[in-house]
Amino acid sequence: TRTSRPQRILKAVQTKATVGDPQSVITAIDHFCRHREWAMNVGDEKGSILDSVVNEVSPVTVLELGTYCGYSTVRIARLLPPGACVITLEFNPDYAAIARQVIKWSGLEDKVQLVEGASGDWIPWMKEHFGVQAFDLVFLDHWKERYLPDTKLLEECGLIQKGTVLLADNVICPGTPDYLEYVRNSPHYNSQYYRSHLEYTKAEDGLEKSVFLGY
Ligand SMILES: O=C(NCCCCCn1ccc2cnccc21)c1cc(-c2ccc(F)cc2)cc(O)c1O
Ligand SMILES: [Mg+2]
Repeated sequence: TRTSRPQRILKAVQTKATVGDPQSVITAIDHFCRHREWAMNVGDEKGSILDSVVNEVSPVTVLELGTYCGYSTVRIARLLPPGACVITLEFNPDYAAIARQVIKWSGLEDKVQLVEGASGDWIPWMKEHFGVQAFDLVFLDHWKERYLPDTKLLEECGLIQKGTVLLADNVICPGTPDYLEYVRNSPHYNSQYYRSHLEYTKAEDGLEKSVFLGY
């Protein structure tokens, strides 16, 4: 049967990128998705904003919700110092299988923990299972209607502490209106919008960065 889009993305990485060179993996995926087939990676434009936030936060522990093919996982992990890691959660086992291979091709598997499952099921276990105290950075890029409930769940589980940065993709397209309303109106968050475009298109989209101020 026909290959899947994630399988075609992996093939582009394996034919165009150099093993152990994360930037070449990023470039190969962006080229394929801009010139061959659109795919829901954060992309190069919003990816540069993601890079700047990772560099600014210098996180030791990152949570990524929504791995897809591992594009943003590689963007984040390539900027992490030794000892820092990103835990990335993917619901779809086929996406997860592709992402593992993309992450391995980039040579960053030692900085990444890929977990398969749903955010609502896994977040309550993060402390116990991974020995995480709190996350320094959370990148939200999964089901858009889960951004708000999962943020509240992370708060309840003590995984968000003073200074934790939430960075949310797609706050305009497809859009996360309830999440935006919450972080922009809560006295416990300092929020700012980074205007950009939907990956590989001219449509408006952007990232919302929200810093938790403590209780
Ligand atoms: O839907 C998007 N992403 C989510 C994919 C599914 C995540 C599933 N999942 C992963 C971890 C996880 C944990 N718990 C529960 C569920 C979980 C998405 C869509 C668009 C998009 C699409 C069409 C269009 F016309 C315009 C824009 C662009 C993006 O950048 C996106 O990110
Ligand atoms: Mg996205």
